[in-house]
Amino acid sequence: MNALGRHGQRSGSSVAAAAQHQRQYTDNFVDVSSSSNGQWLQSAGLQHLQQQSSNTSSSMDFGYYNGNGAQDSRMYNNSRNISTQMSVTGGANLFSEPFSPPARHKKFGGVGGDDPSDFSPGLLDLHSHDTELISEVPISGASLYADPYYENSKQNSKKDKGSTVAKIKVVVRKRPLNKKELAKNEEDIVTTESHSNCLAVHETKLKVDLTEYLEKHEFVFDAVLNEEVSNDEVYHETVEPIVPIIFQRTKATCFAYGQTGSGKTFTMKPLPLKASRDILRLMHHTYRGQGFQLHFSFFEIYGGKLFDLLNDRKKLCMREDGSKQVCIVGLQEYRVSDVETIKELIDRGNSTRSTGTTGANEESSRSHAILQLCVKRSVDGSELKPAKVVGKLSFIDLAGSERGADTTDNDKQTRMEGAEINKSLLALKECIRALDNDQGHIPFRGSKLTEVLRDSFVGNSRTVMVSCISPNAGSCEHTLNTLRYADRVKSLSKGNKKDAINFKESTTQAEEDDYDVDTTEEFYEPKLESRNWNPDDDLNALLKEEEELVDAHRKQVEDTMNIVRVEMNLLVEADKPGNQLDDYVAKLNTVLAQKAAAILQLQNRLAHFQKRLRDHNVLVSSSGL
Ligand SMILES: Nc1ncnc2c1ncn2[C@@H]1O[C@H](COP(=O)(O)OP(=O)(O)OP(=O)(O)O)[C@@H](O)[C@H]1O
Repeated sequence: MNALGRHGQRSGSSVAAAAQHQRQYTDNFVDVSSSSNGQWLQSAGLQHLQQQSSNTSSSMDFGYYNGNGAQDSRMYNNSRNISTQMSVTGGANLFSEPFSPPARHKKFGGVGGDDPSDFSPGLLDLHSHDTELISEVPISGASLYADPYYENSKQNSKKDKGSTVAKIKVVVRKRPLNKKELAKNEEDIVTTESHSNCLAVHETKLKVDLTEYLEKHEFVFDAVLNEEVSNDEVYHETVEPIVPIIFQRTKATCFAYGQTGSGKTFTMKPLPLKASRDILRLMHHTYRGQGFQLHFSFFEIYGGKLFDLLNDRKKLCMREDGSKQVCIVGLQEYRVSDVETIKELIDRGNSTRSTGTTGANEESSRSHAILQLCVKRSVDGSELKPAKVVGKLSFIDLAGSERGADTTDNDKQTRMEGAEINKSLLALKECIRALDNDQGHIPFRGSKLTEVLRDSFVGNSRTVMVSCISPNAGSCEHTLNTLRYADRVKSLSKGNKKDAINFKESTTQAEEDDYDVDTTEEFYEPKLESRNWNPDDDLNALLKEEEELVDAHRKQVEDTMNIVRVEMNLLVEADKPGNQLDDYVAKLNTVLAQKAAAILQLQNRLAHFQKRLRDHNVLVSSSGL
């Protein structure tokens, strides 16, 4: 299972409570009080819900917040019946999960002040207009950093930090060696220099004479977090700086990328809660009484289809409205006002995610899960008009990056899943690169994942990618793959615009629908130069390459056999009194070792080639070509 997943299993009672709550919320909390929602319900033949909802008391809000500032510590209880939660509690600091940074957090213990009745029921995000960002609405309280938390924050000490938050930030996190790796005496092959954001992977390679040597691969990223860095520091480095600008009409995306077991779950899981806490803090302090609302949704993309993780895996549809805004029809969105409720929603969503077994992982996430925290605001700062989106923070829990490659023992379905995952990882990377170059065209149609995230890619957006890596020698290849992916995402930020220019030249608005991906290459680079990608062309190139490799292999084997034949005769000659037999044997050993190494290298290349061929076949079958 992936980020946000494995650790969030619910107890039976809490599942029941959640289910009960969900039902109640679905039945009662659909916000149809607004005229526009009412219109939609009428057009959908659901006018009865309008009446039902208008009878709903706002005190039955999904979330709640302490009105008097008193903090009810440790109220969270798995068996709590949420449907009866009409009482109010302090919404913060209720989990065993340590919040970051605890010292600063204390300052705001028991904050509140907003009357619970400020929060009316949640709503279904069914409106295309709902996905549009609110137009500029003056925010009283002036500076986002008027909140002492942000004033004191190391990350946000500068004025108007929003403009200084990088558009794309690539962070690498290395996990420590685990027990299994330590028991096997595996070496830690990754060295880090956090102060200079440098990282090196020391790969063991074989020379032709079979002696080992180390190849050093060096990388520089926006931040390098070593095995000693805590989750609090990860949050501090990644999402925390983005939170304030969500209130400034910004959409941001944070995702972790890496092989199975590299620490994606460990890294991602705490982030939404920490971000929620900070968003709520801003809402209840800096922007108190200004009509801001926080909305929560959680869905997954599996096999190119969308499922609501908070509504019995209901299949969802994605639509575009006239102004090209993405709208996920039927996605249940919950209005929340405390982190405790958000935690319960996360747990509930995680318990419904798709997992399965692959060659790489017994309990593997086969889907991308998308958790969204959406800040909305009524245009006039009141509850009278429907709220519009101010900003959005999306956390994406990507399926492991190796799923597509480790397909050897997998069935057709798993291989198709792998192809879909690779396609979306490539498309995600291309969108991020295009974004970073302010390209007019963002290739969001490359996959369902990027289509869904389209509105997070346009306009004022921020992206944080956390590349998770394992330090052990056995993971070297995957670690290098992850770092190269991260490097490709970041490369254009360092001024290397060449690829982007080529890409722009090859793709025009009219070509949007022709965006092709070629997942046959190791890092699944797109075939940018060829609009009319033909799988047969690639197959022919691959087959030619295979033929050359097989020929080279055959030649090496024949050469070796000849040498052995000749040397055997010499040996027979040498094996006579007075001759230097040892010299002959040593010479022969050297020659044979060289030949063996050459054959080994060819075999490795053949194996690698076969992997590419498999990926190609999977891609072709999944693309229906
Ligand atoms: N930085 C870290 N410090 C300590 N332990 C870690 C760290 N990162 C990961 N771990 C541990 O390593 C194990 C694997 O991590 P995790 O489950 O997060 O990997 P993953 O990348 O999400 O894997 P999958 O894709 O299979 O879900 C877990 O037991 C986790 O607690």
